[in-house]
Amino acid sequence: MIAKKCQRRQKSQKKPRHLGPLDDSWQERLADVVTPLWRLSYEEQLKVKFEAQKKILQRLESYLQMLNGVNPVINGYRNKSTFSVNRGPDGNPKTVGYYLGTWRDRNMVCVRSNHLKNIPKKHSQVAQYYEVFLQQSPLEPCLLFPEGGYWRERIAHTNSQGHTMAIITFHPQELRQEELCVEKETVKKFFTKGSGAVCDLTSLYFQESAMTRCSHQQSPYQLLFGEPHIFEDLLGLKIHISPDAFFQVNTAGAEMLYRTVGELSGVNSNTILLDICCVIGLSLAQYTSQVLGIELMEQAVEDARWTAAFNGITNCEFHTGRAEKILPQLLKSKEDGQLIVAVVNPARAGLHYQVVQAIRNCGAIRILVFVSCKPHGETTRNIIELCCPPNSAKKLLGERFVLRQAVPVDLFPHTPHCELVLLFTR
Ligand SMILES: C[S@@+](CC[C@H](N)C(=O)[O-])C[C@H]1O[C@@H](n2cnc3c(N)ncnc32)[C@H](O)[C@@H]1O
Repeated sequence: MIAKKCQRRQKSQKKPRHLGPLDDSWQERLADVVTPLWRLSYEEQLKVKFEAQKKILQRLESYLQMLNGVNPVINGYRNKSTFSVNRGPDGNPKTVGYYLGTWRDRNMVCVRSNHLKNIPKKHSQVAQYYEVFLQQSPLEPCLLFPEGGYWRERIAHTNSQGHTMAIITFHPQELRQEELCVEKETVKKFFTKGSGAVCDLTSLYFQESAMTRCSHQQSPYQLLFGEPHIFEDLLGLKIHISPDAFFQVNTAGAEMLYRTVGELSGVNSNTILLDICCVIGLSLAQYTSQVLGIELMEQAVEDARWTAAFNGITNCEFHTGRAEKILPQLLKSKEDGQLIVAVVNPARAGLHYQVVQAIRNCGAIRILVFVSCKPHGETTRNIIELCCPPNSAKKLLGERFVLRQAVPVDLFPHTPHCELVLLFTR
């Protein structure tokens, strides 16, 4: 195929100067057989080879997926959806859905999202009944903070058994405690005894929030009814999930991601696994001597402790707080020659500079697996700092890392997003 492509191009190109008038056709034919890419620049040759290898690997991948019975969940895969409340295309201010447009351009509308391929039916149902509830409520929704209003976004979180935790965010404005209690009671009644009962919620939380987003510490999640947590099955573990904690939005995809991390990290019974920011480490605990987890959110650490205890995992030590504060001290206390494998999966803002410094300057870390949902921006800066030559001005003293492998894992079908797993060694 490549040879044919090149021959087609050859015909439209001039003959090279070194071929004489008599022997050129034989020489050209020979060149086409032995070195079919000879007319292309080397850059073009690499492109041709890259595309050919890509096709081969894609075909191979689908054969291997069939062999291993891998069947990615492509539709309705989200285990968590956040629905906003605002004016719909018809002007109705009590529309529940996703935003289109921007505040800056003043063309923001809220569009019902039940047709979106990545949202499960259960979440659409929860959104639909929240809208029914809002239509009945005498209180206005909070469309713009300075303009008042009360009802705000709605979060639905489901596990693979269909258990559903819902969270309603509410702007309390000037309401008194008694008035707030009435609202909480009304929404609880609607979802337990009213028409919303059809959603069959496992739990309903209510959060008073006068800011764009509040953590549990800033404004506690109040359980109106049901189980305080939901559980997810992941790689044979039962994972405890609190309303405030991060969990990958695609559970089957998360299994694929953590398996990839495990394979690349090469953890074994002689290594310590340093898990900066915590679920990945729990899934690899059985293969390693110890897991050291650092996570900012208290609730996420409580979840991790619960998950470890419930699953009989005893080799995990969790630290709550900012990795940039905890890591330097923690690594100093572990400089006893045991190999440390570091796994980081930071938020979009990337790793704090002090975290990069601490990893770079800890000689015991020979392997680093970096998971990123946004490999451009801050992550690129992190990678440059991990891989640049030693620089005393920047206090990057340890040996540099080398990027060995990059594996994209698609957790977000129908969107351009992807998780990228990068393996560094030194
Ligand atoms: C993308 S999530 C990854 C969570 C987990 N590693 C996983 O893959 O499921 C990023 C996590 O980093 C935590 N985090 C954000 N900033 C942090 C910091 N400065 N120190 C420690 N953890 C942080 C967040 O609370 C969040 O749980």
